[in-house]
Amino acid sequence: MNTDRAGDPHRLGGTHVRHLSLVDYRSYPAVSVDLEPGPNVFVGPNGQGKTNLVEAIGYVSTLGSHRVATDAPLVRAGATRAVIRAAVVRDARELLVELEIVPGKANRARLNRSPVARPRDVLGALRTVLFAPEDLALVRGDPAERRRFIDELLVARSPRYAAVRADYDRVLRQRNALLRTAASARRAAKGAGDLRTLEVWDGHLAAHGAELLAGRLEVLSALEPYVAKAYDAVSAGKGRTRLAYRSSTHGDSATDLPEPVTDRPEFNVDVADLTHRILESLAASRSQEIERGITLVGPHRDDVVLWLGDLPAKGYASHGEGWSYALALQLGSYDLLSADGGEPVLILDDVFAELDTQRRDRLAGLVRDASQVLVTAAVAADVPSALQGVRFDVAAGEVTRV
Ligand SMILES: Nc1ncnc2c1ncn2[C@@H]1O[C@H](COP(=O)(O)OP(=O)(O)OP(=O)(O)O)[C@@H](O)[C@H]1O
Repeated sequence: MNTDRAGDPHRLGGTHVRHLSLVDYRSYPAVSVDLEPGPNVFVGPNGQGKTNLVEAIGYVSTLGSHRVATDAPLVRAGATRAVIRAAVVRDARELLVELEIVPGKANRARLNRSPVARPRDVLGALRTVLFAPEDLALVRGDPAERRRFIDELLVARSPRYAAVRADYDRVLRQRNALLRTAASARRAAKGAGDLRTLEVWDGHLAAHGAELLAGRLEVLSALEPYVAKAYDAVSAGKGRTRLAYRSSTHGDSATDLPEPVTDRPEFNVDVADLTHRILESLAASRSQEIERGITLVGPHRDDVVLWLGDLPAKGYASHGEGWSYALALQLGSYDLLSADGGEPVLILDDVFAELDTQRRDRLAGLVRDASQVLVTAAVAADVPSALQGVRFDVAAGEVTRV
């Protein structure tokens, strides 16, 4: 991450957001901010709208928020739609991304003022890595948190996986609806209904599921060495991390990852093989699925096991270790995306108050040369001097460059 052309907007592969404007987004009726390459620090008392700004930038990159699962809270109370506009500079070329968020309806998107067919067509225009207190849930929370993390990284690396995920989710919903019908038919003692349609959906679920699974396995094995290196740097050599994938198609055992793809070009996750395995597992759990009216097998039931030494981090890691692990996952993602070509924008939301001085300084040392780092903090003194770049005060809905 350390280069001697920090913040150089013309650095090859470097990305920065040059301008952000919001209309009716969260607490902002309207706001416009010009940003700079290198560190940008947003400072202000609690609840003034610092996180809202960086959350909007994250939304441009993932079409989701790191804080909420639905879009409704993103629209200012009383308004019907929110608009985010971001001018993104990559390799010295500028791209304007515009998003209109209308809860309950399909969002609309434009790239360089031309409407795109689907909002997900803007994925890839801006890549970000965001680290926030919520990330502790990556280590301590439910499997859904880790699935979201790995899927977002997968889509950031290869935007075509947004369509794979959407297809998988659609098939899963349809198959669950069918299983629910079968379950209630069985309860009403009418048999399980016609199961031939279910077999058709098994095929679709296995095909999309295998593609998603293959993508996840590849991205996890590519990520693993970067996370190990980042954990080492953040914790000053106090622990060894390992990532494992726990698949619902493997019974309960966590599957060790293959060697990193980057180091083993011959490594190839075989989609046909994974499809076959999902189909077999679906067949094995069929009667249970019909009884419960829900799909019990597939990537939506999987997990990523984060090992620290010989113990899983979940349930065992200390608070500080959990923080370091969450940070290492995000810094590892940053390094992986950078190694792919095209440094993402790094967002550090409210994290310095949570870290001790040593970890703060180590983190600052690791990221200070990134193309663009956006930092939010309630107290300016919490931000290490290495990251004191351009400073903005955020108060009462105004963002003022100092
Ligand atoms: N949809 C919405 N409509 C109106 N106001 C909202 C909406 N969503 C959030 N807010 C307001 O935005 C403010 C929170 O902003 P934000 O999370 O950016 O604060 P912050 O400056 O990062 O604070 P902290 O330092 O506490 O993290 C709160 O006052 C909240 O009430």
